[in-house]
Amino acid sequence: MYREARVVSGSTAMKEALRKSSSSHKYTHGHALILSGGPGHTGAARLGARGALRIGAGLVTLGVPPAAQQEVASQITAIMLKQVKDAAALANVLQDDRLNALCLGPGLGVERAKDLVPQALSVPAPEPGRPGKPRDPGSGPGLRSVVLDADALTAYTDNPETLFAMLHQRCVLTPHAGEFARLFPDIAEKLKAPATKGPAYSKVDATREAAARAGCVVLFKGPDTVIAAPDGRCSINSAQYDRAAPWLATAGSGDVLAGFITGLLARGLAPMQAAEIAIWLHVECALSFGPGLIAEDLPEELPKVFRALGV
Ligand SMILES: NC(=O)C1=CN([C@@H]2O[C@H](COP(=O)(O)OP(=O)(O)OC[C@H]3O[C@@H](n4cnc5c(N)ncnc54)[C@H](O)[C@@H]3O)[C@@H](O)[C@H]2O)[C@@H](O)CC1
Ligand SMILES: Nc1ncnc2c1ncn2[C@@H]1O[C@H](COP(=O)(O)OP(=O)(O)O)[C@@H](O)[C@H]1O
Repeated sequence: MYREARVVSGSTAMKEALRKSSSSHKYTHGHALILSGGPGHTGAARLGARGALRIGAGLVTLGVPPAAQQEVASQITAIMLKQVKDAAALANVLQDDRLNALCLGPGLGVERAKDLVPQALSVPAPEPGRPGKPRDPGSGPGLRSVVLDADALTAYTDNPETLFAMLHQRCVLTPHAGEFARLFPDIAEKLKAPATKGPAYSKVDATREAAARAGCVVLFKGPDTVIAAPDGRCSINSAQYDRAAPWLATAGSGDVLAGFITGLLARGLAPMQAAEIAIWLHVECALSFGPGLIAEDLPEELPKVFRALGV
């Protein structure tokens, strides 16, 4: 079991993970599918899709219900679009095993989330000789990476165990404090309780316990974001003191973060590394843009942040 929690920081390893080789093509960098909600509720998924594309996924497709197709089509260009009416339609779209990273939750709606999440988490039959091996982008069937955020978490408020039973090693949950308390009410209570004896139960303890219970990476958002894996690995990304980024407290910034993680998963990064790099870049984008930041600005700031990092 790991004991220390690392502090996430920009590093050579991060730069290397983000760099693209000149001999690659778009499918080398994976294909992300971001599921959208219905008409009037497509903004959050579009924010996530823009984040996934800017962070380097080779292709990004929005999966929209037919009624929202026109609304979404009129707002996108490099991002592609596919109709995903319901779980059966999603199963059909997922026949394309090049779609290697999915994002569900931003603006999805709780009822649509209940329908789509089980299908998104269904594990394709393993190739002979490769049982359960996570796939590299474009390298045939394997576990798909799945980011669950917002409504995909809230959908399981009454039965979190049902969700935990479906999660696997390529999943990442990205709750804010409200969503965390819906999925892990007992852990949230412990975190809230005053320390009466000994050291206080911290956000690091809480996130570790949540990741162990969920069986996948949990990224617990806030001014200090904690990322933990089921094996106890844990890191902290601070947006306080010299990295204070209060302008991140703006509608849709979490949706962009979900897209950043999905894009890095599509590129083949491991869930823990994808979550750590995404949250670090998220704060860097906010710091680089400065006051006046809104969610749309975050993906558009990435090229500048990449240049500063030397990617
Ligand atoms: N531009 C867009 O299209 C946006 C769409 N959004 C989507 O709108 C849907 C609903 O979002 P809501 O904001 O209503 O749902 P939330 O679950 O974020 O908020 C519902 C309630 O949860 C609590 N809560 C929220 N954030 C908290 C925090 N950090 N700590 C503690 N408690 C907290 C508050 O009591 C709040 O009233 C989601 O699908 C979301 O993705 C939002 O992300 C905002 C932007
Ligand atoms: N005061 C703050 N300082 C730094 N980061 C913050 C602050 N408040 C929120 N954030 C970050 O902004 C994002 C907000 O996400 P979320 O609560 O899901 O909002 P939304 O659903 O509107 O996208 C998270 O990444 C969180 O870590």
